[in-house]
Amino acid sequence: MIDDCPEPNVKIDAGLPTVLVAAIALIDVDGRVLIAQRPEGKAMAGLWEFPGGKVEEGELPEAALIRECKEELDIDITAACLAPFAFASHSYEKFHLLMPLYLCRKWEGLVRGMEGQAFRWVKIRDLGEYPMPPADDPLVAMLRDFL
Ligand SMILES: Nc1nc2c([nH]c(=O)n2[C@H]2C[C@H](O)[C@@H](COP(=O)(O)OP(=O)(O)OP(=O)(O)O)O2)c(=O)[nH]1
Ligand SMILES: [Mg+2]
Repeated sequence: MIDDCPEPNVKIDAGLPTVLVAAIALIDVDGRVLIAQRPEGKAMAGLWEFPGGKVEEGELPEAALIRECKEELDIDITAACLAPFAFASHSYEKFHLLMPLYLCRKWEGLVRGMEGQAFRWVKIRDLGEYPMPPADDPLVAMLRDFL
């Protein structure tokens, strides 16, 4: 019943620009997920996030993640190892975030915080101890159900 649906977080046609951000949940052999802390000087600094970033004009989300994983974490991934999992659709004050989240269990290299950001490998049940942007709440819930 539509009456049972919670209020949407967005007024339809709110006039906000939609920003496409690709995010990745890297999962290690122990089933832990990588999260990184947003560095000082960026919006939502200090919050923990799935690595990733804005998809550039003319870029595919998968290509954006390959690029961001190299830039932010110094690891190599391939599009073949990216499994589409879920997406976030969330209105912030200044833009609407559309953020596909991909799962990836295979990469080359050792994760390093290339922008000086902290990162952690976290058991999914412990993710709640790390404050994340509000857009991520449904994604964390879905990961918890899935992993
Ligand atoms: N990467 C990532 N971004 C998220 C998550 N949740 C969430 O609301 N965001 C928002 C925060 C930012 O407004 C936007 C991502 O932008 P960003 O600043 O990381 O973009 P970027 O890596 O391309 O960095 P920049 O070059 O623009 O500085 O998406 C998340 O889990 N991961
Ligand atoms: Mg980023």
